[in-house]
Amino acid sequence: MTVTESVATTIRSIRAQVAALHAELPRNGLVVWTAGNVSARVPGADLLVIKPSGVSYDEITADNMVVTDLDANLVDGEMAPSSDTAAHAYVYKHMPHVNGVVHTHSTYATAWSARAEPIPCVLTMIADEFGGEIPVGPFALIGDDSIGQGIVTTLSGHRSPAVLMRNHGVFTIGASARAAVKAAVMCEDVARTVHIARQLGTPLPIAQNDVDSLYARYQNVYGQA
Ligand SMILES: O=C(CO)[C@@H](O)[C@H](O)COP(=O)(O)O
Repeated sequence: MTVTESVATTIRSIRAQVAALHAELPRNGLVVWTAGNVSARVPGADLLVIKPSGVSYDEITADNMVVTDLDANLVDGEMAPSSDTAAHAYVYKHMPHVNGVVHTHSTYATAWSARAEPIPCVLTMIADEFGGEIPVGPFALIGDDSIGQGIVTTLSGHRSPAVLMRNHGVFTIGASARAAVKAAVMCEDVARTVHIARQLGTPLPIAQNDVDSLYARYQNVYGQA
């Protein structure tokens, strides 16, 4: 596939961004070994940039990032793309507002996925970032677009940028790859906190109108908006 010089320049920038974001996964305790990946959509092109499969995070560079089309076909790169490329590609193809996808097996959130139990909205931080419970998606084997179908089915029309894929782990989406990484970090944090709360007693739900208020504030006012 030939791309315009403008798209080629964009790809170079996204390669660097996605490579740098992979360092956030071990830094935030979200992965062991190579068990996680980050991708970003290439704006203006039906392409994505994703990590090469099985490469250690300390060996990931902008140059060894892999470019594929939205059918997960290799377009540019010396190495095989992530095992989850088809899932990421399916999300980009069917959710046009999504520009970043992350997958981890972070411990506490993955423990919730093993039980196929949504993380209830019992913390203001869950209301802020997820707008309600963090849902569970269906079990799906790795390698084709089955996981992607499960992500899109579960998250379409849902506030949450995270889904707990049953018996597997976390997938998050975002308006940017950085936003998807943030959702993965916060998903693991709240999964751990609610797990601990459950060990001490019964967590109390937050009223829906308060969830709505918290979500609206955080999404529209928080920080240097
Ligand atoms: O769940 C799996 C494998 O079962 C994958 O998500 C890997 O853990 C990450 O694969 P690569 O991105 O390194 O191919």
